[in-house]
Amino acid sequence: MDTKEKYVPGLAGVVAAETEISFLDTEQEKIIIRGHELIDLSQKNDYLDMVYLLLEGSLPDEAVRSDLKEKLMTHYDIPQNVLKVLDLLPENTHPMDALRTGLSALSGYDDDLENRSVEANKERAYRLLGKLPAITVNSYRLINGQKEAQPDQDLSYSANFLYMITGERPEPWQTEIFDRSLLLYSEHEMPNSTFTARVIASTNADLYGSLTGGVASLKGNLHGGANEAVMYMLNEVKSAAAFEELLMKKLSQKEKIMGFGHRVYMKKMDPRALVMKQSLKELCDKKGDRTLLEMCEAGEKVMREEKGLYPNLDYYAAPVYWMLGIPIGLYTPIFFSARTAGLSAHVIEQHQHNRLFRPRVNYIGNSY
Ligand SMILES: CC(=O)SCCNC(=O)CCNC(=O)[C@H](O)C(C)(C)COP(=O)(O)OP(=O)(O)OC[C@H]1O[C@@H](n2cnc3c(N)ncnc32)[C@H](O)[C@@H]1OP(=O)(O)O
Ligand SMILES: O=C([O-])CC(=O)C(=O)O
Repeated sequence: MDTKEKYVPGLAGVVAAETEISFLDTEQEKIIIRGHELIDLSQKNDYLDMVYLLLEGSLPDEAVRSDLKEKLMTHYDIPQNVLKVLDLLPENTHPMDALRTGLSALSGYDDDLENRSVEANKERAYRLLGKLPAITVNSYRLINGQKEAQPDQDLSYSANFLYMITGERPEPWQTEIFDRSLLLYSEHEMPNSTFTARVIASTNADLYGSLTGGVASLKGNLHGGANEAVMYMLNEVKSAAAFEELLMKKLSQKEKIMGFGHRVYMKKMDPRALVMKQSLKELCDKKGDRTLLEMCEAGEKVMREEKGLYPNLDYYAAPVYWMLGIPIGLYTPIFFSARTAGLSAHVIEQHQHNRLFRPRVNYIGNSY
């Protein structure tokens, strides 16, 4: 008798949760975040608005936005002992592994760790969002033998983050582009890292553990790790023609091209990538050099013609970060930092309406 249930590899198309947080509406080609369209938000709002929307369910007014900035600022510092832990890591540690370690080490500093109430989880998420720029930047700096970067309280959240990364106070247009990238990265329904965080949270595990699992998931190059992989690939050559040739060679060797394809948007461009492509144009025009844009466009054409595949957000976020002077090793940690807002909202929701994730298998082993 065949007792097997339908097995869906990679759980493609399987509904794993009911959520009020976000939805990829592929019919209307919209990314919905708590009833708002993400692309609209990226034109009218900033990353802190998005943080508030994700955690509180509505957009902040001017006064609330300013309170939020102040609140995050009070949490900018990270414990000296966490810095010591990061300093002990060997220099060949991947920045995502260092970030994972730093994030995980913070749990011991939470006096209210066992409190899973919505309010306690939100406060925890705000504390983490305050600390994320310092953890992200300093985990990278310490493994590279550099001195700890200090925050500048006079700057906006995103300007300070960029300042800590580059060591230079950014121009307003640079902050705007960086902030937009954080907003676009902040939430995206049920990617692997969000699923991971929710699976961990479903055991009643805390926010730190759930997010630490999220970092591990996001590091993989089929997910967030693709952004750094895109930049290494672009840096292999120097012209659009050479990039086309490189991609054709990789395709002939049956390699996957990083930054293309998506489980949900296989047959069209990720709408977030379009916004980042516009930012890349702006950056190239400011510099008076369109080479990187031309290379990316050449890559788009090859992938469309050869594979019918389109860019995802990582494909255009990578060259934007390059043009902003961000070290490649920080691309995926920045993605995680931005996604902490969305992941925290999901962990809070999971704790609120929890049922343990525990699926079954179809056994294909030795007979018994
Ligand atoms: C922000 C983000 O995390 S977005 C995702 C970032 N990841 C990447 O850019 C990595 C490159 N892309 C991929 O590996 C995939 O497109 C994924 C993982 C994103 C989606 O994967 P899935 O939905 O599982 O599709 P899957 O990997 O099965 O691909 C289906 C087919 O398209 C091909 N394909 C998919 N993406 C690519 C790619 N980037 N390059 C070349 N071929 C590809 C596969 O080889 C496969 O072909 P086949 O049917 O002939 O074997
Ligand atoms: O949705 C996904 O599977 C991956 C993705 O684009 C994201 O996490 O932003």
